[in-house]
Amino acid sequence: MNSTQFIKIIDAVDEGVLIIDENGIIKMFNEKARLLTGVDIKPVVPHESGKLRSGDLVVIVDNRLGYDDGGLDVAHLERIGINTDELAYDDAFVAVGIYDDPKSKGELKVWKNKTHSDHLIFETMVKKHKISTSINLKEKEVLIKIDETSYLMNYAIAIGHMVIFDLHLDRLKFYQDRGYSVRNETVSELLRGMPFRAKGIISDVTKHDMHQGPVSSDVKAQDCSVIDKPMAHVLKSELLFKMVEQCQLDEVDKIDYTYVEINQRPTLCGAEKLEDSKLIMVKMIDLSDANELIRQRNQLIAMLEKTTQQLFVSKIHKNSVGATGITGNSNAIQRINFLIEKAAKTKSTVLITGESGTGKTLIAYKIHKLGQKSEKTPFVSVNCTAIPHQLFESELFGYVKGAFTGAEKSGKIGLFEMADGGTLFLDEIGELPQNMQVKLLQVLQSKSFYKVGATKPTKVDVRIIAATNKDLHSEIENRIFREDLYYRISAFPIHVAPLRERKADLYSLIDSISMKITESMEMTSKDISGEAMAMLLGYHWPGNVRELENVLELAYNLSESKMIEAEDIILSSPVRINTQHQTLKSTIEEAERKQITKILDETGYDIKKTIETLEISRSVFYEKAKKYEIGLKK
Ligand SMILES: Nc1ncnc2c1ncn2[C@@H]1O[C@H](COP(=O)(O)OP(=O)(O)OP(=O)(O)O)[C@@H](O)[C@H]1O
Repeated sequence: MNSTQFIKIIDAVDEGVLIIDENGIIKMFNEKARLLTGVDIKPVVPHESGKLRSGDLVVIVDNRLGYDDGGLDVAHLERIGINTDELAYDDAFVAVGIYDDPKSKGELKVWKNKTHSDHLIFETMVKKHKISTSINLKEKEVLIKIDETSYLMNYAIAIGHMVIFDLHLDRLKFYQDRGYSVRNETVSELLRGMPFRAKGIISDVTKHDMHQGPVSSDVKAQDCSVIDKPMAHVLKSELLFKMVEQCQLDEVDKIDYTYVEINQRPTLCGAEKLEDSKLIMVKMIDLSDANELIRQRNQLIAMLEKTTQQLFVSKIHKNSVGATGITGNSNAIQRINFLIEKAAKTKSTVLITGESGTGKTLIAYKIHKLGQKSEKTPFVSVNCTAIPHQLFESELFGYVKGAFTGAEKSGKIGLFEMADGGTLFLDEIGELPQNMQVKLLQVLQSKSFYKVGATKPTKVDVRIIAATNKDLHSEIENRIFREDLYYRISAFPIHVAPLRERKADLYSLIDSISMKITESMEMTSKDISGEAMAMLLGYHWPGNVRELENVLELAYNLSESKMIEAEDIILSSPVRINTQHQTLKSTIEEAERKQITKILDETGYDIKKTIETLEISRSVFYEKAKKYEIGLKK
């Protein structure tokens, strides 16, 4: 069998097949893999790199606004003279206009998302050029035709197709092609003035021809194969790279099918080492309808969680459904909601314990809110780490006039007095200095205190809620925290479990945090892709809910579509502790790691050259790369 016959057979296979060598270079990429990943290896019509300039003709055909178009917004269309409030997310539309030309008005045709036709057609003329467009919903094809040249794109779920025509030179400037979102060439990016890359290999002859007139797709086609290109230049998928790396490093011979998003497309991917060679074969199965299913699944789970939570809560505490507002339906959170309501009905001192960011402050506030007699009942919150030791007494208890030099003439009201009739929340109580621990104990016992410089006590009616992320028992053992004070403040203890122990809360937390983000940042809400959700569920959340809030806020800012993808989720990496006393071994290891990374950088991640430069064997190189967790791609 010759190689042409072999390629024909591989192309006929129903799975995407990709073969990669030990340097991460693509050696084979079959037809199905091309379709699955959106990487076009077919001949392309060439054009130069550039960006939109004023006076360019722009034609956009989009079957779903907001999807696969870089998060296109109606406001972006103003750049081509279209001002509209007719267009909404999910609508199909065609927009034609001249870029940054205040004199010309663009044209817009909108089909609302529940269109009854399979074929959406629009035609117009702009400066002697005939423009025809169509969206074939059945065949999932989008066509833009300018004069006699057609630009056709297929899609799985959504597409934002675009052609730019240079009206001054009367020639094609850019057309949308597969893999556009990976190349950052979505409609929204280009309308915002971002650059696009050249297509094809533009020879001098072609360059010359390009200035003569319009390009005909038949004559200017050139090969733009991905064979012999580094995998990382063509594909975008951390998970896939990791799978290949694992096989390359001989960690495993075979990885079973796993859910992997490649170039933002959902696939089931498996990898294996080809016998007696250094080649890795990757097989991919199309899951293009999965994102929609995942979106529906996420919505269903969130709905279900809300409903069961309401049923559960209303059964136990009939008149207070959702009154506490602490999100989550794990048993731990149900118990906390129950305790909050009980605590709100008493005057006992509450001690809330739990890691940082688990919601201790939120819980304290909710106890106060549910128990307050009127809207004006004060809630005074103080973080004990924020007050310098020497100021504690005057901050908590205040002082009388003339108490000390530099004091306010009229004296000062302390936090206890401010909280009179309401709640004083002492956050990080484990940080309270020892002398203040004694004074706090006295206040709790006598319900009165002496202001600095005062001879008479001040009486107060204050409910204390304290919180800490420290283990007060060991603080007591180490004589840092007073045992008698501990028993006084922990009359009503509430412990909040860390988020990693109640992952069931993630769905509802993501939901409520997303709502908070979209409201405060005036954005539209986004769905979470399956891979992104798997990342969130698999993470150990050292920073708890506060970290989740930060991760989601960043993801909203990074995401350019209606779906938050895995690459939008940036989880904080574990902090490396830098010990003062570095051993000789760790110093050598650190130097080795630095040198390998440096040479990899210098050789553009060419593994062969790196090994030669370092003068080590291949197996030692891979062993060290594995040991120091060095990624073998850019
Ligand atoms: N169960 C929850 N439902 C909704 N929001 C929550 C929940 N838990 C925590 N949060 C949110 O997470 C953030 C951190 O919570 P909070 O400040 O109450 O934590 P904390 O335990 O007091 O942290 P620290 O110990 O660092 O003071 C806040 O924005 C809070 O609203």
